[in-house]
Amino acid sequence: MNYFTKEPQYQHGDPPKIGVILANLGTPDSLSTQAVRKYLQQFLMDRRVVEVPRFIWCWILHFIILVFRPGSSAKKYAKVWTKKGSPLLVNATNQTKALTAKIKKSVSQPIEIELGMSYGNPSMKNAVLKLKEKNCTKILLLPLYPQYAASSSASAMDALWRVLLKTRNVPGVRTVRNYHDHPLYINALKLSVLQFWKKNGKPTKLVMSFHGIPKKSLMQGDPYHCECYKTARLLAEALKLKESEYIVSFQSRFGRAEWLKPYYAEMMADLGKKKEKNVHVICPGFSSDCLETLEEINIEGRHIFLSNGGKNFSYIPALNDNPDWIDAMQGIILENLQGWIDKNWTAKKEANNSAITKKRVALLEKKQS
Ligand SMILES: C=CC1=C(C)c2cc3[nH]c(cc4nc(cc5[nH]c(cc1n2)c(C)c5CCC(=O)O)C(CCC(=O)O)=C4C)c(C)c3C=C
Ligand SMILES: [Fe+2]
Ligand SMILES: [Fe+2]
Repeated sequence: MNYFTKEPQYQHGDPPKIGVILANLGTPDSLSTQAVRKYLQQFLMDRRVVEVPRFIWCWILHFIILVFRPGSSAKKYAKVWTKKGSPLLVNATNQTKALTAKIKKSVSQPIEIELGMSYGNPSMKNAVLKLKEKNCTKILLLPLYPQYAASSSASAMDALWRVLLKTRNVPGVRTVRNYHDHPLYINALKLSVLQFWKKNGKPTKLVMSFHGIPKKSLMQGDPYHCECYKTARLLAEALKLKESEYIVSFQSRFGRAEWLKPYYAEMMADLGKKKEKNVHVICPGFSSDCLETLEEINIEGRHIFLSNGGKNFSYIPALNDNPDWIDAMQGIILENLQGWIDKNWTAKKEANNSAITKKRVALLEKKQS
C-alpha cells in the first residue's frame, strides 16, 4: 500500500502560487449527539490538548467523558446553532471569503486562501489538497489564535505537518506563531470596541475574557497566560482605560484540575454581587464567535451576573468578518510573506493601510469624546 496520500500534482507550466491556510479549532458537523461525540473524541485525544498519560486518559475519555459530555454539549450547541450550521464554521467561512476578496483586490500576485480545521471539517488535509490543486508551492499557516498556546496554535501546526508527513512533494511552509501584541490586531480590537461604545455607551467595567488552559501548562512554560495579559494591557491602553475600568478572566475550565484564574463564572457572580452597573465583555482571543463566546460568555455569563444582582450586561462580538480585522489579517499575512511576494508592493500597501487606519481611529475618537 502507498504510504502517501493521493494528491494532485503541480501543473508544470502554470505559475506557482502562494497558499494561506486560516487554521481554526473545528466544530461538530451537526447537532446530533453522535456528531458531537465524534468531534470531541478527535479533539480530546490530541496529546497537546490533554496531557494526562494515555492509558489513564483513554479509559476516562471513553467510559466517562464520551458517555456524558456529547449530550450536554449538544444541548449547549443547540442554543447558538444557526440555519447555516455551527457559528464557528459560519463565521470562519465568512472571514475566509472576505479575506479572499480583499487580497484579490489588492495583491497582483495570486494568493489562495483556505480554511483548515484541526479537528472535523473542513479538515487541514482538505485545505492542503485544495491548495495543491491550485498549484500552490508555498503555504503560510495562520492560526486564528492571536495568543500562542500549545493546545491551540501548536496543535494547528501539528495538524498541518501530519498531512505533510504523508505528502511526497512537500511545499515551502511558514507558520505564524502569535500576534497577541501586533498593532494591527490591537487596533482592530480597539475599533470594534469604540464602534460598540458609540451605539451602547461606555461600561463601568470592561471584562476581557480568554479561553483557559490548565495552570500546569503555565508552570511548564506555556507563554499563553502572559500573552493574554499583554493583549489586555495593550487594548486597555489603546482605549485609555484606567486599571480600575477593566479586568481579565479565563473561561471554559475542563475537568477538576486548577486552570488559569480568575475564572469567568466566578468573576461574573462577584461583579453581580457588587452590583456593578454596566458590564461589557469582550473575548479578544476568539477571532470568530463560537460556542464558547455565544453560549458560555453571552448566555451563561449574563445569567450568572444578572441573577447575582448585576444590572446591565453586554457582549461585544468577536472580530469575525469586521473589515478592520480583515485589513489587519491581510497586514499580518503580508508581513509573514516577506521574501515570498513582491517587496515593493507590500511596502506600498502597508503604507496605504496605516493611513486609512489612522483616519478611522481619529474619526471614532472624535465621536467618542
Ligand atoms: C480539554 C481541555 C481543553 C483545552 C486545553 C482547550 C484549549 C483551548 N480551546 C480553545 C478554543 C476553543 N475551544 C472550544 C471548545 C472546547 N474546548 C474544550 C476543551 C479544551 N480547550 C472542549 C471540550 C470544547 C468543546 C465544547 C464543550 O464540550 O465544552 C471552541 C469552540 C468550538 C465550537 O464548536 O464552537 C474554541 C474556539 C483555545 C483557544 C484553547 C487554548 C488557548
Ligand atoms: Fe477549548
Ligand atoms: Fe466552554
